[in-house]
Amino acid sequence: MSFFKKLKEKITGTNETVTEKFKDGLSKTRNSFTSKVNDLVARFREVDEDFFEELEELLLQADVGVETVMELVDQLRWEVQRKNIKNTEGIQSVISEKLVEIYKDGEELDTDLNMQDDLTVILMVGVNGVGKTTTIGKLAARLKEEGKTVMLAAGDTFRAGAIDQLVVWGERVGVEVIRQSEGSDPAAVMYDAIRAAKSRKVDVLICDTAGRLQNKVNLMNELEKVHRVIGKEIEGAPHEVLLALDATTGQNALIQAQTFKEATNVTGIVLTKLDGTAKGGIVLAIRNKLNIPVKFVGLGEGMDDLQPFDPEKYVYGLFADGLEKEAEE
Ligand SMILES: Nc1nc2c(ncn2[C@@H]2O[C@H](COP(=O)(O)OP(=O)(O)OP(=O)(O)O)[C@@H](O)[C@H]2O)c(=O)[nH]1
Repeated sequence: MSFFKKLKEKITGTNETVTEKFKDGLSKTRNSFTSKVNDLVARFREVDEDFFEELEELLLQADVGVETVMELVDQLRWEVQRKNIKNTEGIQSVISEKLVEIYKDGEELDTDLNMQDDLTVILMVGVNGVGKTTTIGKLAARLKEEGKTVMLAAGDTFRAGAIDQLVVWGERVGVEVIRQSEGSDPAAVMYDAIRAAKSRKVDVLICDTAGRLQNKVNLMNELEKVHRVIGKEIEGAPHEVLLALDATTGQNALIQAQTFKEATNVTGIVLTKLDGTAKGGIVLAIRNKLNIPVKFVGLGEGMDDLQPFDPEKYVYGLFADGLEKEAEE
């Protein structure tokens, strides 16, 4: 059975709304990358070295990243040889299988949030404008919907308007926001917030942080201080440090990730605005280069457009048209 058929079977019966969100959210990448792959397949007919070279180029354009592309195409070469595949018909299914495999390859990455029995503290980090505040709002809404009580800490006391923006989200979602005035010490906000979260017995506290990245030493010092204050109040906290990255910034997102990884113990990535890019291959580059799980992806601006990352639904989103066609046959 082809991988397309297996994937279709696997996805059928899971939450259809979520599957559709991946499909819609990845339409830009699908229309660009996948349609070019289809053209390539139509043009070549035979799988040969020129075909692989052009495929490599397309994967690079989709921001999959050089090393990942090399690995992927090598595996494809091997698979084509092993299965004695001569013509390009059906090759999309093999490509999609390798994409899932390459994501899942190596150390298994836990995409679930590290939830505690009592208070779970999530620290949200990332540079300005990547969609950090929006992500906090969406995540709060999601957790609340799961029946958890949530509180937010307005730890970005540096950027004008950041506190108000978080307060607006708090009102929209219906969760309390702990804040101090602009310019106050973020560590003091965290201290207050933890005290409040403990006394109100909330399940999850999500802490915003400043997103300035003017130099690594400052960033490191600030995050270290916030970390220390939180850890002193609750052993083992923060339980998650989620880094928000903007998918539309491509390879630049990888550079940001590297800097944050050196500054703090990032436990997961939230890749925002995946719907806004034709280069959705960045997910694979992140996986391979950083070895940090992509825990959530932003697939639109709506409250319910933040979804846990699922490699199978992602690949379905990339190849939906061809896959549906094959599944019908
Ligand atoms: N299409 C789309 N837009 C998004 C997504 N996530 C965030 N945005 C938009 O990106 C813009 C910036 O988001 P903000 O949350 O304000 O950015 P920010 O990172 O909080 O900025 P700072 O508070 O300075 O860190 C907003 O217009 C959001 O609606 C997404 O997944 N898809």
